[in-house]
Formats: sequence, C-alpha cells, structure tokens
Amino acid sequence: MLLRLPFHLLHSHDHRRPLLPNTIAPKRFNSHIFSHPQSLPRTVPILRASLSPPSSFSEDEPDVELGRLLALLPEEMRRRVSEHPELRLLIEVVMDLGRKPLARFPSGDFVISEYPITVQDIEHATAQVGDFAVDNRAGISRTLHRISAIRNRKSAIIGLTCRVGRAISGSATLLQDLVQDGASLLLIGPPGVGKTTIIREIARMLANDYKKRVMIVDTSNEIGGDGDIPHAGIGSARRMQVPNSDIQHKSVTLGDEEASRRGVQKTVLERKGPSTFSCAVEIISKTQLRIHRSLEATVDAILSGRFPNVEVRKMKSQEQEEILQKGPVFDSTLENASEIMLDDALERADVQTRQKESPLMLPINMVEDSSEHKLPLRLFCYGILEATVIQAIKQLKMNVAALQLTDNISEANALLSLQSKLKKNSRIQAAFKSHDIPIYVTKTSSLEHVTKAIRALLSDYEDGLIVFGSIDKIKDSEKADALEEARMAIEHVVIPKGEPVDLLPRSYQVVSLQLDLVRSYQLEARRISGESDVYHLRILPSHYETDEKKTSESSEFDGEFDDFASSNGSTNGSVNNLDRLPLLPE
Ligand SMILES: Nc1ncnc2c1ncn2[C@@H]1O[C@H](COP(=O)(O)OP(=O)(O)OP(=O)(O)O)[C@@H](O)[C@H]1O
Repeated sequence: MLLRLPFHLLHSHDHRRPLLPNTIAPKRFNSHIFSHPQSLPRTVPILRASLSPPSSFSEDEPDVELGRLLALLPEEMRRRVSEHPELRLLIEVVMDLGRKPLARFPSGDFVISEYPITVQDIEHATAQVGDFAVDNRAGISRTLHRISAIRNRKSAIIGLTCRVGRAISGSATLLQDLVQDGASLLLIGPPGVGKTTIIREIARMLANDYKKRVMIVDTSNEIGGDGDIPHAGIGSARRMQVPNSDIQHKSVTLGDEEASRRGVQKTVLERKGPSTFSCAVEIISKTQLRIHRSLEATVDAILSGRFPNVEVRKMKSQEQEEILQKGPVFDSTLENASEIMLDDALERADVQTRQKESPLMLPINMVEDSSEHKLPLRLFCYGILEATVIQAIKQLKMNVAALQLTDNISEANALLSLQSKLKKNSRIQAAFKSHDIPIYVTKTSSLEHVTKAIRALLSDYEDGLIVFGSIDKIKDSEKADALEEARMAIEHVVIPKGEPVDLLPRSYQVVSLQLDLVRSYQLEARRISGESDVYHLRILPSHYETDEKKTSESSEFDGEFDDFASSNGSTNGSVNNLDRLPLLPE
C-alpha cells in the first residue's frame, strides 16, 4: 500500500487553500509511505483485519513508556503531571521558554507549574532525546513518543511539544473494508487526530494478521518509534528510516518556488492525470471518518465549486458507550478492538474545528445528504412580486426547496419577468441573453398568470430545456484553471504582499466562481467588464482603500443586479428582440 499525498492536495504545513466558502484549509497534512519491498511501484492490497490484538504487542508496560516521556520534565513538574487524574489520557506536554508549561488532556489544558520554563528546563529535556532531524522532531528510543522543537532565528531550541505516542489496537476498525479492497489510501486530518496511530495499526494488521511483507518508510520515526529497534506496535512489519525527509517529500511536494512561478505566470494547477490515491479518508475524530471513495471525483468536484460525494462512518454509539463505561485504555494492552479511548468533548471539539478549518470538511448535515443532493431551480424575478411567486409555488403544491428566488444573475437558471417592464430594460435582456439564461414573460403580474408561467417553466425544466445555468457547460478544466489562478494570486500576492491582482479575462460565469473563492478568504474583488461579454476579476487586499476602489465600487459590476444594470457598458445597445422571447400562454 502506498500512502502519499497527491500533487494537488499536498502543501507545506502552513499553506491554506480554502476551496469552499466559509472554510479554511486544515493546518497541516501528514504523509507516510508504505511500500512493498519486492514490487515498489505496485500497491499492496490491505486485507480485512481481525480485531484481536497480537500476542506480543507492548514494548513495555504503558506506564513505563509514559514515564520515559515524563522524565523530560523537571522533578516538580513531573510530580504534578503524575498526580493528574487523567494521566493516562495525556496527549502532550508543551514547554515554551518564558511561559508556564502546559499538559494537554482531552478535557483541556492543565498548567503544570506557575513558574515559566527556563533554558535549563529545555536543555534538561533535549539532553534525553535522540537527535532532532531536519523536520525538527526527535524521539525517545523504543517508544512512540515524539518531541517537536521550536527554534529561534539562531536555531536554538526555545520550545518543545512532547507528544505521547501509543499503539492502539482497533484504531483502524472503520477502515477495514478499504484495507481489504487494497486501494491506495490517503489519510487527511488535522494535527493530533490520530493519523499516525491508524497507519501504525494498519501496518501491524497487514504484517501480523495477514502475513504480508510490510515495509514502513518512516519519515520521522513516528510510526515505528525512535531508535534502531522498532516498537512492538508495528508487529512484524519492518521499518526503513529516512535520513533526510526533505528529499523524500520533493517527489511529491509542490515547492514554494514552483508555486510562485505558477503564480507569476498565471498558469494553473489542475488535476493533470490520475491521482496516486484512489480513495481518501478524512479523519474527523477518533470515532468518525469521511470516505471519499473516488478521490479524483472529489477533487474535480471541489475545484468546480461543487460538493463532493462522501460517506460518513461513525463508531456505533453502543460501542462508544461500552468504551466509556469501561473507561479509557491507555496503550496496547487492549483486550479487544472496542477499547478505544473516546472522549465526547474532544470529539465534539474536533468536529467543530474541522468544519471551520478544512476545505474538504463540509458541514456534517450537508455531507450526509450530499449523495442525494438535488440542486434547486433558481429564479430571477423582474417586475413580479416575490409574494406572488411564493403563493404560486404553494398553489402548484410543489416542494418549496425545489425553486428558489435569487437576485443574483450569476446564480439564476431562469428569468421570469413582466413583459412590459422587460421591454423597457434592454440591459436586463442583454445580460440574461449573454449568460444564456432563458427568459419567461407574463402579460400581467396576477397570481393566475404567474402560476401558469411557473408551471410552464417547471415543465421545460423537467424536459431538460432549462439546465442548471450555463456554468455546467463550461469545461471542468477551465473552471479548475480559473480557481487555481485566483487561489495562487490570493495566497502569493494579495495576502502576503497586500497588493491587488487582476486575473485573466474569463467568461462571466467563471468570474463568478472566482468571486466566490475570493469571498471565502474574506477578501473583496471587483468584476470588471471588458469587450464582448468577457470580464476579469480584480482581487483587492483587505483594508485596501484607494480612489480606484471607491470608483470601482460605484461603477463596476459586483454581481448584484442593480450594479450591473447601471454599469455594464459592454452590452449596452445589444437589445434582444422581445417578440422572440417565449410568451407564456394566458
Ligand atoms: N483511537 C485512539 N484512541 C485513543 N487515543 C488515540 C487514538 N488515536 C490516537 N490517539 C492518541 O492521540 C494522540 C495523537 O495521535 P497521532 O499522533 O496518531 O495523531 P496524528 O494525527 O498523527 O498527529 P500529527 O498530525 O500531529 O502527527 C496520541 O497521543 C495518540 O496516542
């Protein structure tokens, strides 16, 4: 099995790339590579694993392993943490120079000492761990603990995060069938959600339960533990250490240089070929996952602004209750698979954080329905009261969710207008015509006529005469290009340099997609009309106040109808002949 990040999803830890409105990229993605020693490029099938633990699993008693981590602390701090009632659930200890040390538990942070961390405290800790590799991580021999360093500008260590590592049998239970399918899996999740733990467990299952020859390429010794003898948590899998993780990642990472080159040239990143991974797993919490069975379809969907189809998997609540009743289990001494530590509060916090932070993480309710999700028909009304339309919808006894009113042309699938009003407004006609949006007119705005109009419109829709906007007709690659161009401009110029950027000219619909992306970064943009129905977007940095912005605010189209009607000079005069519009039967 090969676990790697695909080109289009892999970013350095601090890159943020929201692709959907109201979401921010996860803080980081991690990758680990497993490969079969005899046939490196091929993926190795992962078979269904039984849940029974291997006979010999634990390197040492869990308390002994935890003790090795606590030994990094000065004595008084060690005593305070050891007395904590949730000691066995300890997640990590944070020691930052000049600050009070913290112990992180699922229930929250615990201040270990009122005295700030000194240089001596940090030296005491670092003296007991192995060498820090280029990724700034070190371990403690024959344990799964991981120590990450923060350095100052002169490279001296000024902060440590001491993460407790545990081998947990059953942590990969929810992925059994995927493991069995043998597909390449991409695991995505925010820090500390349990990716490493799952990968370790998959390796153990493969090696011990299925007698596969498994080689773990262990980037920072997180999976097999530090030292030359791997931790028992990987079972009989073998482990290959990586001397320089920089080189390993350069096969898979889009470097900053390359990224800025692309940004400057306004070329784009798109899915050029098949993904390395057939399937992706978003780890929402220790008890909940989202499966993207076709990673390619997910990426295509997100790039084109649609919601991907996902499968949500949760541990059964009964199982959770049993676990909670039994109490959390600290380490690999688990007797059966259901004994996985659960903490409700932690889990809820995980879900909430992720909904805010990740481009792939969609609101739960949206995700769960996404496979049956049917888009509503969006109607732009002109010269007809909204109340009349709503009444008509009621009269037709149709599902209100199936038809929505919009005052944004870029979203509309159809225009319903009073004939006399439309005749007088050539700009609206031209705007709808240029966007290839069908126009329906009624002679009066009475309920009867409006109802008939909507009935006719719906029947055309069902017959396929109205499509979901012409945006659907645009090639996915064009949408992907445009979105990537906007993202690059935002992340490489607008945000870091505080400068406005003009994007390449695009069709109105594509510019609308770019505008949505810009707004998801809480930035503003102006849609500027060019020749023959071509527009381009100018992305403005936050707090960008110039005469140009003020002028553009008053004169350029920002997607709202009124602005458009008053400013779209390019379509002025190209009046559609109203007589050729479909006039609804009275
Ligand atoms: N199923 C589980 N039950 C209980 N504890 C778990 C479970 N999975 C992981 N943990 C614990 O949660 C902590 C974080 O796990 P892990 O290091 O695997 O996360 P990660 O996603 O790989 O983190 P990072 O992104 O920071 O490398 C560890 O202390 C681990 O022991």
